[in-house]
Amino acid sequence: MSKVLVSDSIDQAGIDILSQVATVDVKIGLKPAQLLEIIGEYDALMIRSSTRVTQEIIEAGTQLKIIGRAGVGVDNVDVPAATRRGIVVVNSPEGNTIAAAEHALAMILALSRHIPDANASVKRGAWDRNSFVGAEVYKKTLGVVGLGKIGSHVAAVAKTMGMKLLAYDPFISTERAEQIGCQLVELDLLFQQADYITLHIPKTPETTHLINATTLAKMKPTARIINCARGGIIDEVALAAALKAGKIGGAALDVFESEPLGESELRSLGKEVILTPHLGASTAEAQVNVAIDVAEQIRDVLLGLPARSAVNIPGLGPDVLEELKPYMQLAETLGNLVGQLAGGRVEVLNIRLQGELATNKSQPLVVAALKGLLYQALRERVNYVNASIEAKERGIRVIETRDASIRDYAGTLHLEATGTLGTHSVTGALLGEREIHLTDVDGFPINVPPSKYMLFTLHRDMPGIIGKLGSLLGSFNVNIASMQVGRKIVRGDAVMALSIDDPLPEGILDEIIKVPGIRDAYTVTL
Ligand SMILES: NC(=O)C1=CN([C@@H]2O[C@H](COP(=O)(O)OP(=O)(O)OC[C@H]3O[C@@H](n4cnc5c(N)ncnc54)[C@H](O)[C@@H]3O)[C@@H](O)[C@H]2O)C=CC1
Ligand SMILES: O=C(O)CCC(=O)C(=O)O
Repeated sequence: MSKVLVSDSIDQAGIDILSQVATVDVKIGLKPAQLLEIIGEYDALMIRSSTRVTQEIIEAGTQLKIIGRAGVGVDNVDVPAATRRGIVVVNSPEGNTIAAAEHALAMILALSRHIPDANASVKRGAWDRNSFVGAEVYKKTLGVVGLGKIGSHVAAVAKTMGMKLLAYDPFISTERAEQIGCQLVELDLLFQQADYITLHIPKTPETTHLINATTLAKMKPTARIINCARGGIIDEVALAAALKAGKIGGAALDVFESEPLGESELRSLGKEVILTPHLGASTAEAQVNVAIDVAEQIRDVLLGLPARSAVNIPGLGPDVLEELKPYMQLAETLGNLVGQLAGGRVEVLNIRLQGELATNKSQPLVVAALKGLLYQALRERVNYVNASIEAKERGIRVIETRDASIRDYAGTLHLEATGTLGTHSVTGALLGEREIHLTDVDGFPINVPPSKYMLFTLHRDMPGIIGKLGSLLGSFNVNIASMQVGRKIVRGDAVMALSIDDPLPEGILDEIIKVPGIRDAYTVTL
């Protein structure tokens, strides 16, 4: 019989499901060294947010087939390490949506009416009605940062309380935002106009310290900020300083840069600050939902069935995966690339499957392309199971065409993304059995393997331009690994594709565009 380790507190409903197919050991509060010592015995690990599943734990888990996170965020699991070991990582993308949204709404009202401090004062024996005069949310402006599952529900409820809604989410269509009653705006405008700012975004390199001294300075001195998403999106030192200086009105935080929260200035602040110990998902209902959702997936995987919410590649059936894997990597890379070239919000994705890819079996390639396209928005939370649904929810129209005729390669994939900032296209193929090559960018023929950091330019094909760009990059200490120019006619327009060793330093794109003859430049990280 399989063995499952449950190392965080999980609702009994989940344990009952696991017990149908496995011996279940519940061991809560294990130290990392203790987990490391015993993990080798287990086929599955079920966790919430307290257990950190590091690469070391994954490597010691020689029998592990699946790690189940009873919740949304998988940032406490080293997903790439699990993927490399072929371990499925599953989560419960929707089980605690309502709980987290309601916690954010409770924070908005509690902050406005000083509920925690007023309650504490009555319990101390006082009857002080003057210190706790609050503010109404009716007709106030709520700025929702991240209009996904939780953000949308917060917005919908806030609407019914008579709040005016602004939202910032670069990956959501205007139509989708309007359906929820939100006006999509740029982040700066949201910061300037909102009375309440609520964060519902993942923590990514782009969102880390999104709220910092500079952005706090843009807010109204009465603005109240709520974070029930992830610690680290707010710079807590800057927030405490802004609150102390009266530069913003208040803050309610459920999540922290380091959990449990240690020494912090935030603890010393008064009724303008509410702190809760990561309780967003802590409702009886959500805990039953996530426990059942994840336990069912662990049960299925232990029985050899696919998981419905796998966040990494082994969630696909092994046969399909083996056959299509190289082409799926091609599709995902092209999706990621065209998404970054298009920038902004993509509204239409045209996918052309050519040659041997033009079969019904290649449907997973469309999903892989969408997964790549949505990676900038959702990071590791977009997977092969949810990519199509996520694209649909973002209002992205997907148009597929299949053309069985064989051109230069046995099979090519062409993606064209049209968004708020224009249209871009990329084509790619496999060289040999698995080497990915870009064969066309924006209609210009090239032949380069993609690399982690790339720079693309659109320029006039004229003498000296390559040298000027090379010198400019050199002056910023950027090392070029390879470079190729694609053109259709001599001295017409051309595209240059450069592989560079490191990310492009900030500000250099503006300099590149100033080089005479260069019309546009794009940097991408794959
Ligand atoms: N406090 C708690 O106990 C809980 C916290 N969470 C956290 O709440 C957050 C939101 O979760 P969901 O709504 O389920 O996720 P979701 O994936 O449905 O929505 C996230 C939204 O953020 C948007 N986004 C991504 N990058 C962005 C950026 N740079 N700027 C603006 N928008 C951006 C995406 O387009 C997406 O619409 C996650 O961080 C999750 O881990 C979730 C459940 C419980
Ligand atoms: O398990 C918990 O209580 C944390 C929930 C959470 O943060 C999530 O699901 O992302």
